[in-house]
Order: sequence, then C-alpha cells, then structure tokens
Amino acid sequence: MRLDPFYLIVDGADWIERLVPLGVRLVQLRIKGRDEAYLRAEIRRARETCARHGCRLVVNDHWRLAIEEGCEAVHLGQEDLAAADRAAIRRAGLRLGLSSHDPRELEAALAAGPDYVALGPIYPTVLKRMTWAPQGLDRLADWKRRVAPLPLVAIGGLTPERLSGVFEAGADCAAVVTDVLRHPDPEARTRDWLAATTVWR
Ligand SMILES: Cc1ncc(COP(=O)(O)OP(=O)(O)O)c(N)n1
Ligand SMILES: Cc1nc(C(=O)O)sc1CCOP(=O)(O)O
Ligand SMILES: [Mg+2]
Repeated sequence: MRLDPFYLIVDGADWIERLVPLGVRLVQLRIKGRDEAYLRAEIRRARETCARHGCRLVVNDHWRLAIEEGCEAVHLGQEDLAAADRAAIRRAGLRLGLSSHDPRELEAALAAGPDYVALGPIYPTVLKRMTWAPQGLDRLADWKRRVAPLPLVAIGGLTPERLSGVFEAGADCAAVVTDVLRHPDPEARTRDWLAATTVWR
C-alpha cells in the first residue's frame, strides 16, 4: 500500500468537505462518542466526498460500519484490534492500519498483517491523554527498520516545521489533527501541509 505523505485526521464529514477538495489524498474520519446512525451518516458523506475527489478514506475504530458502507480502509488501535473480527475485515477487502506505541504493540501489530503501522506520539500531543512519553525521532528510525517494507506513519504533535526530521528518520507518512483543525485558517494550513510534503510525495 502506498500512502500519501500527508495524512489528515478529522472528526467530521464537514471537515472532509472543506479540506479534501484542496488536494488532500489521504484522510481519516475519527469520530468519538456518537451513536451508530450519526456515524453511519458521517461515514457515508465522507466516502462520497472522498470518492469525488480521489482521496483515500480511512475510518477510525468503526470497522463494522466501514464494511457495511463499502469503505476502503480502517485504522485500529491495539484494543480495537483485539475486539475486531480480522477475518471479516479481510473478507471485505478493507485495508488495515494499526497503531503501535511500544515494542510489544509493534509485535502484535505486525502479527496481524496490517497494510501500514503507525507510531506515536512522536512529539507531545494535546489531542488526547497518552500514557506513552513522546517517542522521538530515534525511535521512529528504529521502527522503520522493523516495519519496512510496510509503510510507517508518524503521528503526534506534528507540524510542517517538524516534517523534515520525521521523514528523514524514516516515516513514509505524517498524520495530523491539531495543527490543521485548530489553526485559525485550516484551509491555509492544509495548503502549507500539502506544500511541505510535496518533496516526499
Ligand atoms: C494514523 C493513526 N495512528 C494512530 C491512531 C490512534 O489510534 P488509537 O490508538 O486507536 O486511538 P484513537 O485514535 O482511536 O483514539 C490513529 N487514529 N491514526
Ligand atoms: C489520535 C492520536 N493517536 C496517537 C498515537 O500515538 O497513537 S497520537 C494522536 C493525536 C494526534 O493528534 P495531533 O496531531 O493533534 O497531535
Ligand atoms: Mg482507536
């Protein structure tokens, strides 16, 4: 699986309608704490928008809905993975991205046969409470050696200014939430990310 180097993560289909038309090629819909009807409607809208704009959509957590809505990819954390029906995910032809935060989780992720592996948080993140200290770039380089030839996604506290370090350490792709969604001008920041990742595309 070849990943675009810019992986935008958003919490609603409205964001996808705003930002994907700017040229985003890889987006994750990450919605927490909503009921199934809401999630299904959001996934459907996101899928339609992404299909129109040639953007790959990854659904976070909700693999059953992703299958039912004919999506292409899901991202699961370790607890999500333990509870998921991997055979059903594979039968549906879904691509699978997995989180990892330590060597034990990396081993479990690789054993599940993913299409990419994510490592985080590379830098401190304000998005969610994490029990792991920032991993840093040396850890990322170590992960690259263990994960290749699968693509490696870096996540956590990333900004355009931090991208060269992250890609030079071995990441194939950089995922972001806060730096774009909480920017005063998310459209302009999305363009900054697209420009900053051009050289890695
Ligand atoms: C690309 C990417 N990497 C890591 C995560 C985190 O997934 P998870 O550990 O399941 O945590 P939540 O995002 O569900 O809170 C991700 N979503 N995407
Ligand atoms: C959702 C998520 N998962 C992480 C992990 O390490 O698995 S770090 C993270 C937050 C990423 O958001 P931001 O770009 O705002 O720091
Ligand atoms: Mg999850």
